[in-house]
Amino acid sequence: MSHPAHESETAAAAPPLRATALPPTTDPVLQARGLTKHFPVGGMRSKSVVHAVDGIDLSLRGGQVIALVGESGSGKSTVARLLARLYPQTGGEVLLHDAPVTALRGRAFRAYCHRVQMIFQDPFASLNPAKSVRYTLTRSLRIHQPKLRGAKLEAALYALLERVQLQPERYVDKFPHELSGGQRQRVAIARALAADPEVLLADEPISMLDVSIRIGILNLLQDLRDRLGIAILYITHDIASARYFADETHVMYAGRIVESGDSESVTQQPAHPYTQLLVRSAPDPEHMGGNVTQGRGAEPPNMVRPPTGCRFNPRCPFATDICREQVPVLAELADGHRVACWGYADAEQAAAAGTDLSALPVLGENKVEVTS
Ligand SMILES: Nc1ncnc2c1ncn2[C@@H]1O[C@H](COP(=O)(O)OP(=O)(O)OP(=O)(O)O)[C@@H](O)[C@H]1O
Repeated sequence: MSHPAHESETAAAAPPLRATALPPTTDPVLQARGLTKHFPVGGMRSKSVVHAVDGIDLSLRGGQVIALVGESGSGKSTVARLLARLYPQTGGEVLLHDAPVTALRGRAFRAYCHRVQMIFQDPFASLNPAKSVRYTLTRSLRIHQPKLRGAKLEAALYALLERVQLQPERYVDKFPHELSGGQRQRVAIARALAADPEVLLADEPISMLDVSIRIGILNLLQDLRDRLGIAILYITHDIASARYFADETHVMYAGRIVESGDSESVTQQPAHPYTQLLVRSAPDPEHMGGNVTQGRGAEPPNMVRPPTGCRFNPRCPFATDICREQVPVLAELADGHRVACWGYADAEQAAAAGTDLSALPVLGENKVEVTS
Protein backbone atom coordinates (compact mmCIF):
# COMPACT_ATOMS: atom_id res chain seq x y z
CA MET A 1 0.00 0.00 0.00
CA SER A 2 1.38 3.39 -0.84
CA HIS A 3 1.57 5.98 1.89
CA PRO A 4 0.01 9.40 1.85
CA ALA A 5 2.48 11.86 0.44
CA HIS A 6 3.65 14.57 2.78
CA GLU A 7 1.65 17.78 2.51
CA SER A 8 4.69 19.85 1.57
CA GLU A 9 5.22 17.66 -1.50
CA THR A 10 1.91 18.66 -2.99
CA ALA A 11 2.58 22.23 -4.04
CA ALA A 12 1.90 22.97 -7.68
CA ALA A 13 1.36 26.16 -9.62
CA ALA A 14 -2.16 27.51 -9.25
CA PRO A 15 -3.44 29.11 -12.45
CA PRO A 16 -6.90 30.63 -12.32
CA LEU A 17 -9.74 28.26 -13.18
CA ARG A 18 -11.58 31.05 -14.89
CA ALA A 19 -9.85 32.93 -17.70
CA THR A 20 -9.99 36.08 -15.61
CA ALA A 21 -10.44 36.48 -11.91
CA LEU A 22 -13.62 38.09 -10.67
CA PRO A 23 -12.90 41.44 -9.02
CA PRO A 24 -14.17 41.91 -5.46
CA THR A 25 -17.76 43.13 -5.60
CA THR A 26 -19.63 45.56 -3.42
CA ASP A 27 -23.07 44.07 -4.07
CA PRO A 28 -23.92 41.08 -1.92
CA VAL A 29 -23.88 37.71 -3.66
CA LEU A 30 -25.61 35.75 -0.94
CA GLN A 31 -27.67 37.11 1.92
CA ALA A 32 -29.59 35.81 4.89
CA ARG A 33 -32.35 38.02 6.23
CA GLY A 34 -33.93 37.14 9.53
CA LEU A 35 -33.00 33.51 8.89
CA THR A 36 -34.61 31.24 11.47
CA LYS A 37 -34.63 27.48 11.99
CA HIS A 38 -36.57 25.68 14.71
CA PHE A 39 -36.28 21.88 14.75
CA PRO A 40 -39.29 20.03 16.17
CA VAL A 41 -38.34 17.68 18.99
CA GLY A 42 -40.17 15.26 21.26
CA GLY A 43 -42.33 13.43 18.72
CA MET A 44 -45.46 14.15 16.72
CA ARG A 45 -47.59 15.43 19.60
CA SER A 46 -44.94 17.68 21.04
CA LYS A 47 -44.88 21.38 20.26
CA SER A 48 -41.32 21.71 21.52
CA VAL A 49 -38.69 23.04 19.15
CA VAL A 50 -34.95 23.56 19.26
CA HIS A 51 -34.27 27.23 18.57
CA ALA A 52 -31.18 26.44 16.46
CA VAL A 53 -31.08 29.74 14.56
CA ASP A 54 -33.12 32.85 15.35
CA GLY A 55 -33.19 35.88 13.06
CA ILE A 56 -29.72 35.81 11.52
CA ASP A 57 -28.69 38.53 9.05
CA LEU A 58 -25.63 37.94 6.88
CA SER A 59 -24.36 39.47 3.68
CA LEU A 60 -21.58 37.82 1.65
CA ARG A 61 -19.84 39.73 -1.13
CA GLY A 62 -17.63 38.34 -3.88
CA GLY A 63 -13.97 38.17 -2.86
CA GLN A 64 -14.84 38.28 0.82
CA VAL A 65 -14.41 35.80 3.67
CA ILE A 66 -16.88 35.98 6.54
CA ALA A 67 -16.23 33.87 9.63
CA LEU A 68 -19.13 32.60 11.70
CA VAL A 69 -17.68 31.81 15.10
CA GLY A 70 -19.21 30.23 18.18
CA GLU A 71 -19.08 27.26 20.49
CA SER A 72 -20.59 23.89 19.71
CA GLY A 73 -24.37 24.01 19.39
CA SER A 74 -24.57 27.75 18.72
CA GLY A 75 -26.20 27.14 15.33
CA LYS A 76 -23.31 27.71 12.91
CA SER A 77 -23.74 24.53 10.87
CA THR A 78 -27.47 25.08 10.70
CA VAL A 79 -26.85 28.50 9.12
CA ALA A 80 -24.52 26.91 6.54
CA ARG A 81 -27.05 24.17 5.78
CA LEU A 82 -29.86 26.67 5.41
CA LEU A 83 -27.73 28.69 3.00
CA ALA A 84 -26.90 25.49 1.09
CA ARG A 85 -30.67 24.79 0.94
CA LEU A 86 -30.21 21.38 2.55
CA TYR A 87 -33.42 22.03 4.46
CA PRO A 88 -36.06 24.74 4.58
CA GLN A 89 -35.97 27.62 7.01
CA THR A 90 -38.71 28.24 9.58
CA GLY A 91 -38.58 31.96 8.92
CA GLY A 92 -36.67 34.68 7.10
CA GLU A 93 -35.16 34.33 3.67
CA VAL A 94 -32.07 33.53 1.62
CA LEU A 95 -31.29 35.80 -1.32
CA LEU A 96 -28.91 35.17 -4.22
CA HIS A 97 -28.10 38.41 -6.03
CA ASP A 98 -31.08 39.97 -4.26
CA ALA A 99 -33.53 37.32 -5.54
CA PRO A 100 -35.25 35.16 -2.89
CA VAL A 101 -34.21 31.51 -3.13
CA THR A 102 -37.02 29.07 -2.47
CA ALA A 103 -36.21 25.86 -4.36
CA LEU A 104 -35.14 22.82 -2.36
CA ARG A 105 -35.16 20.42 -5.30
CA GLY A 106 -35.48 20.28 -9.08
CA ARG A 107 -33.90 22.42 -11.75
CA ALA A 108 -33.91 25.67 -9.77
CA PHE A 109 -32.20 23.92 -6.86
CA ARG A 110 -29.54 22.47 -9.18
CA ALA A 111 -28.95 25.91 -10.67
CA TYR A 112 -28.51 27.26 -7.14
CA CYS A 113 -25.97 24.49 -6.39
CA HIS A 114 -23.86 25.68 -9.32
CA ARG A 115 -23.53 29.01 -7.57
CA VAL A 116 -23.31 27.93 -3.94
CA GLN A 117 -21.20 24.95 -2.90
CA MET A 118 -20.51 23.48 0.51
CA ILE A 119 -17.30 22.00 1.93
CA PHE A 120 -17.70 19.72 4.92
CA GLN A 121 -15.67 19.19 8.04
CA ASP A 122 -14.69 15.59 7.45
CA PRO A 123 -12.74 14.96 4.23
CA PHE A 124 -12.54 11.28 5.23
CA ALA A 125 -16.32 10.90 5.08
CA SER A 126 -17.01 13.22 2.17
CA LEU A 127 -15.03 11.29 -0.47
CA ASN A 128 -16.09 7.86 -1.71
CA PRO A 129 -13.25 5.51 -0.65
CA ALA A 130 -13.82 3.25 -3.65
CA LYS A 131 -13.42 6.00 -6.25
CA SER A 132 -10.24 7.59 -7.57
CA VAL A 133 -9.60 11.32 -7.62
CA ARG A 134 -10.09 11.19 -11.39
CA TYR A 135 -13.53 9.61 -11.03
CA THR A 136 -14.68 11.97 -8.26
CA LEU A 137 -13.64 15.15 -10.04
CA THR A 138 -14.64 14.05 -13.55
CA ARG A 139 -18.10 13.16 -12.26
CA SER A 140 -18.48 16.58 -10.70
CA LEU A 141 -17.26 18.30 -13.87
CA ARG A 142 -19.73 16.29 -15.95
CA ILE A 143 -22.61 17.24 -13.66
CA HIS A 144 -21.81 20.94 -13.62
CA GLN A 145 -20.30 21.38 -17.08
CA PRO A 146 -21.96 18.68 -19.25
CA LYS A 147 -20.56 20.08 -22.48
CA LEU A 148 -17.00 19.24 -21.48
CA ARG A 149 -15.76 16.12 -23.29
CA GLY A 150 -12.52 14.35 -24.21
CA ALA A 151 -9.37 16.46 -24.09
CA LYS A 152 -11.25 19.47 -22.73
CA LEU A 153 -12.60 17.42 -19.84
CA GLU A 154 -9.12 16.08 -19.10
CA ALA A 155 -7.69 19.62 -19.21
CA ALA A 156 -10.40 20.83 -16.83
CA LEU A 157 -9.62 17.93 -14.49
CA TYR A 158 -5.93 18.84 -14.43
CA ALA A 159 -6.76 22.53 -13.98
CA LEU A 160 -8.90 21.68 -10.97
CA LEU A 161 -6.07 19.77 -9.32
CA GLU A 162 -3.64 22.58 -10.04
CA ARG A 163 -6.11 25.06 -8.62
CA VAL A 164 -6.01 23.22 -5.27
CA GLN A 165 -2.22 22.91 -5.50
CA LEU A 166 -2.03 19.17 -6.11
CA GLN A 167 0.26 18.04 -8.92
CA PRO A 168 -2.15 16.44 -11.42
CA GLU A 169 0.09 13.62 -12.69
CA ARG A 170 0.86 12.60 -9.17
CA TYR A 171 -2.63 12.64 -7.66
CA VAL A 172 -5.16 12.10 -10.40
CA ASP A 173 -5.22 8.31 -10.09
CA LYS A 174 -4.92 8.10 -6.30
CA PHE A 175 -7.65 6.77 -4.03
CA PRO A 176 -8.69 8.55 -0.82
CA HIS A 177 -6.78 6.10 1.43
CA GLU A 178 -3.57 7.06 -0.40
CA LEU A 179 -4.00 10.73 0.51
CA SER A 180 -3.33 12.66 3.71
CA GLY A 181 -6.22 14.49 5.40
CA GLY A 182 -5.11 17.80 3.90
CA GLN A 183 -4.87 16.31 0.41
CA ARG A 184 -8.36 14.83 0.76
CA GLN A 185 -9.73 18.20 1.81
CA ARG A 186 -8.05 19.72 -1.27
CA VAL A 187 -9.78 17.14 -3.46
CA ALA A 188 -13.11 17.93 -1.74
CA ILE A 189 -12.49 21.63 -2.45
CA ALA A 190 -11.62 20.80 -6.09
CA ARG A 191 -14.90 18.91 -6.39
CA ALA A 192 -16.77 21.99 -5.17
CA LEU A 193 -14.82 24.17 -7.63
CA ALA A 194 -15.93 21.97 -10.53
CA ALA A 195 -19.25 23.83 -10.31
CA ASP A 196 -17.40 27.14 -10.80
CA PRO A 197 -19.28 28.53 -7.78
CA GLU A 198 -19.60 32.10 -6.58
CA VAL A 199 -19.92 31.07 -2.94
CA LEU A 200 -18.22 28.41 -0.82
CA LEU A 201 -19.79 27.47 2.48
CA ALA A 202 -16.91 25.93 4.43
CA ASP A 203 -18.16 24.18 7.57
CA GLU A 204 -15.18 23.73 9.92
CA PRO A 205 -12.92 22.82 6.95
CA ILE A 206 -9.76 22.47 9.04
CA SER A 207 -10.97 21.20 12.39
CA MET A 208 -10.34 17.53 11.60
CA LEU A 209 -6.91 18.10 10.09
CA ASP A 210 -3.51 17.98 11.72
CA VAL A 211 -2.58 21.33 13.21
CA SER A 212 0.49 21.50 10.95
CA ILE A 213 -1.53 21.51 7.73
CA ARG A 214 -4.46 23.73 8.72
CA ILE A 215 -2.75 26.92 7.60
CA GLY A 216 -2.17 25.40 4.15
CA ILE A 217 -5.90 24.82 3.63
CA LEU A 218 -6.78 28.32 4.84
CA ASN A 219 -4.13 29.78 2.51
CA LEU A 220 -5.67 27.81 -0.35
CA LEU A 221 -9.14 29.18 0.43
CA GLN A 222 -7.69 32.68 0.66
CA ASP A 223 -6.10 32.14 -2.76
CA LEU A 224 -9.51 31.14 -4.17
CA ARG A 225 -11.03 34.27 -2.69
CA ASP A 226 -8.28 36.47 -4.17
CA ARG A 227 -7.88 34.88 -7.60
CA LEU A 228 -11.42 33.79 -8.34
CA GLY A 229 -13.33 36.37 -6.31
CA ILE A 230 -15.24 33.61 -4.53
CA ALA A 231 -17.24 34.58 -1.46
CA ILE A 232 -16.50 32.28 1.47
CA LEU A 233 -18.48 31.64 4.62
CA TYR A 234 -16.01 30.12 7.07
CA ILE A 235 -17.65 28.29 9.96
CA THR A 236 -15.39 27.76 12.96
CA HIS A 237 -15.29 27.49 16.73
CA ASP A 238 -11.77 28.94 16.63
CA ILE A 239 -11.74 32.73 16.81
CA ALA A 240 -7.93 32.81 16.36
CA SER A 241 -8.26 31.35 12.86
CA ALA A 242 -11.07 33.82 12.08
CA ARG A 243 -8.71 36.71 12.80
CA TYR A 244 -6.08 35.23 10.53
CA PHE A 245 -8.36 34.26 7.68
CA ALA A 246 -11.59 36.25 7.58
CA ASP A 247 -12.31 39.80 6.50
CA GLU A 248 -15.33 39.96 8.78
CA THR A 249 -16.16 37.97 11.87
CA HIS A 250 -19.68 37.30 13.16
CA VAL A 251 -19.97 35.76 16.61
CA MET A 252 -22.93 33.47 17.28
CA TYR A 253 -24.32 32.49 20.63
CA ALA A 254 -27.36 30.27 21.13
CA GLY A 255 -28.77 30.83 17.66
CA ARG A 256 -28.20 34.58 17.45
CA ILE A 257 -25.40 36.82 16.24
CA VAL A 258 -24.12 38.79 19.23
CA GLU A 259 -21.27 40.72 17.62
CA SER A 260 -20.02 41.40 14.11
CA GLY A 261 -17.55 43.59 12.32
CA ASP A 262 -14.15 43.52 10.65
CA SER A 263 -12.13 40.64 12.07
CA GLU A 264 -9.42 42.82 13.54
CA SER A 265 -11.89 44.89 15.60
CA VAL A 266 -13.97 41.93 16.74
CA THR A 267 -10.98 39.85 17.79
CA GLN A 268 -8.76 42.66 19.15
CA GLN A 269 -11.44 44.83 20.76
CA PRO A 270 -14.16 42.32 21.54
CA ALA A 271 -17.14 44.13 22.98
CA HIS A 272 -19.71 41.47 23.85
CA PRO A 273 -18.91 39.63 27.09
CA TYR A 274 -19.28 36.36 25.17
CA THR A 275 -16.77 37.42 22.50
CA GLN A 276 -14.40 38.49 25.26
CA LEU A 277 -14.73 35.02 26.74
CA LEU A 278 -14.09 33.40 23.35
CA VAL A 279 -10.99 35.52 22.76
CA ARG A 280 -9.63 34.74 26.22
CA SER A 281 -10.29 31.02 25.73
CA ALA A 282 -8.73 30.95 22.27
CA PRO A 283 -5.58 28.94 21.85
CA ASP A 284 -2.31 30.32 20.66
CA PRO A 285 -2.89 31.48 17.04
CA GLU A 286 0.18 29.45 16.06
CA HIS A 287 -1.86 26.36 16.95
CA MET A 288 -5.18 27.07 15.34
CA GLY A 289 -8.20 25.03 16.13
CA GLY A 290 -8.40 24.53 19.87
CA ASN A 291 -11.79 24.07 21.43
CA VAL A 292 -13.63 26.92 23.01
CA THR A 293 -14.14 26.39 26.70
CA GLN A 294 -17.54 27.00 28.17
CA GLY A 295 -16.27 29.53 30.69
CA ARG A 296 -16.15 29.37 34.49
CA GLY A 297 -18.98 27.23 35.86
CA ALA A 298 -20.95 27.80 32.71
CA GLU A 299 -23.74 25.65 31.33
CA PRO A 300 -24.51 25.63 27.61
CA PRO A 301 -27.98 27.12 27.11
CA ASN A 302 -31.10 25.02 26.81
CA MET A 303 -32.05 25.53 23.17
CA VAL A 304 -35.60 24.23 23.63
CA ARG A 305 -36.31 26.90 26.27
CA PRO A 306 -33.57 29.44 25.65
CA PRO A 307 -33.07 32.18 28.25
CA THR A 308 -35.32 35.22 27.82
CA GLY A 309 -33.78 38.57 26.94
CA CYS A 310 -30.12 38.20 26.09
CA ARG A 311 -29.45 34.46 25.78
CA PHE A 312 -26.01 34.92 27.30
CA ASN A 313 -27.43 36.50 30.48
CA PRO A 314 -27.11 33.40 32.75
CA ARG A 315 -23.36 33.32 32.02
CA CYS A 316 -22.77 37.06 31.93
CA PRO A 317 -21.14 38.67 34.98
CA PHE A 318 -22.59 42.06 33.98
CA ALA A 319 -26.23 41.04 33.47
CA THR A 320 -28.94 43.23 34.98
CA ASP A 321 -32.73 42.85 34.94
CA ILE A 322 -33.08 44.32 31.47
CA CYS A 323 -30.69 41.66 30.11
CA ARG A 324 -32.95 38.96 31.56
CA GLU A 325 -36.12 40.54 30.20
CA GLN A 326 -35.49 42.14 26.82
CA VAL A 327 -33.61 41.06 23.69
CA PRO A 328 -30.67 43.49 23.39
CA VAL A 329 -30.68 46.24 20.82
CA LEU A 330 -27.91 46.33 18.24
CA ALA A 331 -25.36 49.01 19.11
CA GLU A 332 -22.93 50.36 16.48
CA LEU A 333 -19.54 50.84 18.14
CA ALA A 334 -17.54 51.93 15.12
CA ASP A 335 -17.82 51.63 11.39
CA GLY A 336 -19.55 48.28 10.88
CA HIS A 337 -18.64 46.93 14.34
CA ARG A 338 -21.92 46.00 16.00
CA VAL A 339 -22.79 44.39 19.28
CA ALA A 340 -26.09 43.07 20.61
CA CYS A 341 -25.60 43.91 24.28
CA TRP A 342 -27.50 46.24 26.62
CA GLY A 343 -24.16 47.41 27.99
CA TYR A 344 -23.58 49.42 24.83
CA ALA A 345 -27.07 50.88 24.37
CA ASP A 346 -27.37 54.66 24.27
CA ALA A 347 -29.84 56.79 26.23
CA GLU A 348 -32.32 56.80 23.35
CA GLN A 349 -32.28 53.00 23.05
CA ALA A 350 -32.61 52.64 26.80
CA ALA A 351 -35.59 55.03 26.84
CA ALA A 352 -37.24 53.13 23.99
CA ALA A 353 -36.91 49.99 26.10
CA GLY A 354 -38.62 51.79 28.99
CA THR A 355 -35.56 52.21 31.16
CA ASP A 356 -32.63 54.55 31.68
CA LEU A 357 -28.87 54.25 31.46
CA SER A 358 -28.46 53.52 35.15
CA ALA A 359 -30.35 50.23 34.70
CA LEU A 360 -27.98 48.98 32.01
CA PRO A 361 -24.96 46.77 32.65
CA VAL A 362 -21.68 48.63 33.08
CA LEU A 363 -19.93 48.06 29.77
CA GLY A 364 -19.23 50.32 26.80
CA GLU A 365 -17.55 53.50 28.05
CA ASN A 366 -16.91 51.84 31.41
CA LYS A 367 -16.02 48.56 29.78
CA VAL A 368 -14.67 45.85 32.04
CA GLU A 369 -13.28 42.82 30.31
CA VAL A 370 -14.37 39.32 31.24
CA THR A 371 -11.28 37.60 32.54
CA SER A 372 -12.31 33.96 32.98
N1 LIG B 1 -31.76 17.95 12.61
C1 LIG B 1 -31.82 18.45 13.86
N2 LIG B 1 -32.84 18.13 14.69
C2 LIG B 1 -32.91 18.64 15.94
N3 LIG B 1 -32.00 19.50 16.46
C3 LIG B 1 -30.97 19.85 15.68
C4 LIG B 1 -30.81 19.35 14.35
N4 LIG B 1 -29.67 19.88 13.81
C5 LIG B 1 -29.14 20.68 14.77
N5 LIG B 1 -29.92 20.66 15.88
C6 LIG B 1 -29.69 21.42 17.13
O1 LIG B 1 -29.57 22.78 16.76
C7 LIG B 1 -28.61 23.42 17.59
C8 LIG B 1 -27.54 24.04 16.70
O2 LIG B 1 -26.79 22.98 16.08
P1 LIG B 1 -25.62 23.26 15.04
O3 LIG B 1 -25.09 21.94 14.59
O4 LIG B 1 -26.11 24.20 14.00
O5 LIG B 1 -24.56 23.99 15.96
P2 LIG B 1 -23.03 24.27 15.66
O6 LIG B 1 -22.73 25.61 16.22
O7 LIG B 1 -22.73 24.06 14.23
O8 LIG B 1 -22.33 23.16 16.54
P3 LIG B 1 -21.08 22.22 16.15
O9 LIG B 1 -19.88 23.12 16.12
O10 LIG B 1 -21.05 21.23 17.28
O11 LIG B 1 -21.40 21.61 14.82
C9 LIG B 1 -28.07 22.35 18.52
O12 LIG B 1 -28.79 22.46 19.76
C10 LIG B 1 -28.38 21.06 17.81
O13 LIG B 1 -28.56 20.01 18.73
